[in-house]
Amino acid sequence: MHDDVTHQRRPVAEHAAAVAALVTPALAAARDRGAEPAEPAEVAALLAAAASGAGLAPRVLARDAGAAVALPGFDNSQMDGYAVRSADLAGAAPGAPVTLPVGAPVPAGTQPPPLGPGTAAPVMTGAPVPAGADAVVKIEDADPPSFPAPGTGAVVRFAAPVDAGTFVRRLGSDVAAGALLLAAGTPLGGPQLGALVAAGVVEVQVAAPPHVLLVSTGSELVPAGQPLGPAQVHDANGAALTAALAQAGARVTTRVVPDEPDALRGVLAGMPDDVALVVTTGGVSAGAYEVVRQTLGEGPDAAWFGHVAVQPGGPQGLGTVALGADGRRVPLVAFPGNPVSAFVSFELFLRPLLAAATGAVPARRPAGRAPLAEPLDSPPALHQVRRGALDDAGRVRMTGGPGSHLLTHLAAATILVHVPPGVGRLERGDTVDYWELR
Ligand SMILES: Nc1nc2c(c(=O)[nH]1)N[C@H]1C(S)=C(S)[C@@H](COP(=O)(O)OP(=O)(O)OC[C@H]3O[C@@H](n4cnc5c(N)ncnc54)[C@H](O)[C@@H]3O)O[C@H]1N2
Ligand code: MOO
Repeated sequence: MHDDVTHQRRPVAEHAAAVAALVTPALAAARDRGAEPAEPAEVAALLAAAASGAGLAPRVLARDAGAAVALPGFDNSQMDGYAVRSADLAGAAPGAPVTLPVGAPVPAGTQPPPLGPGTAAPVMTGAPVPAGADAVVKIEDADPPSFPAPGTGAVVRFAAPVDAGTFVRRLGSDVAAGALLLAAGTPLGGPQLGALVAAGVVEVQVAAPPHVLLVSTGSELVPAGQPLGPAQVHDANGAALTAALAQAGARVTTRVVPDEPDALRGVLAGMPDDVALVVTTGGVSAGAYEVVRQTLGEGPDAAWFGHVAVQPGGPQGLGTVALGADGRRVPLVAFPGNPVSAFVSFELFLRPLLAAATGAVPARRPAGRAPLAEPLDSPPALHQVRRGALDDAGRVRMTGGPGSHLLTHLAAATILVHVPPGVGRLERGDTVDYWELR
């Protein structure tokens, strides 16, 4: 067994890099292998699911998407004003305005007739610029500076020349028909879906979400909703990490196994071959019934089990496990069982990698810095992650103590507060770094 529990604790950055080195290529390989195939997604269906309150599923494009139609689809006006031929206004000056008869107005959504020479046609923002016109003078710069009633035979005066192209949004100036609209790898958020709809794209190829096996270990665990016997606890980690993984763009299969190596082996052997990553909670520390460590920390392909210099989340495991009938090896990220430890471990080590692979937003938790509303103590050798919230004055307040069993205090938190190694105590007013959780 590779075991450095009794030796030095691995720095957080070093462990994060080790997890990234294992997990990121495996997620990419799963995609290349076709375990996460490109699958068609209707833009309208993505939007309908989001509108129904289900949220916008994190999806990245698996293939380039081209524009079905040009954007803009026709030359159109950037301003409410007069479409003119710039040549007609060439001699206009403040003391010698050019006077033109007003033609038929062009509302948005109508196709105007060509503009006759020596005419100015009222044109609204977004409406087609008539053929023959090559510029728009905004209404404020015309005399009079408001549109006449249609068909009244009015005239309009211009006291300045206008350059050809002024306030004309050219056909294809955003994207040409058939040109690359969004490149493979682009996460689909609001602006991207807007661009797809605008460019007439009905269906895109997206990467299927990575399939993650989440195993909660512990003979004391009872699945959600079932009655508790003596000394039993509900599987909180299964719930918290299923939600967290799903928000990070993964598809999740959950299992609860007792502290029996054969039970864990049976679950792993029964998995389909599209699983890209195994996450476990519990069974990694120094006790007598550490099923993850005992099962996966032995032999030639043993995973690393040790301590990271972080609290909570100290005991960690990392390696590969054999899955399914063919024994294909996939990354194993083993988190400690305490619910706050498991969640903080996920935030530190896994969420950034998954979000980068799936396009989940935010790719990184937004970070901030604020003064403490209260003093706090921290183990100087460790990076401590406390749970808190900002008060009305923008100061950081803890939502509970440092104990890694305090799940309701985590549930009340809106920020994770970082106290770096080397710091034993911070006073009220000292500033701390935090990550926003929501
Ligand atoms: N002698 C030592 N004991 C412990 C050490 C140590 O270094 N030496 N480390 C402590 C720390 S820190 C942590 S964190 C835990 C990690 O232990 P395990 O990963 O082996 O987790 P378990 O022992 O299986 O469980 C710990 C705790 O969490 C509860 N739990 C586990 N899974 C779930 C779940 N899915 N839902 C809800 N609650 C869960 C479990 O009942 C225990 O209370 O070890 C310390 N001990
Ligand atoms: O590392 Mo444990 O995660 O402190 O409770």
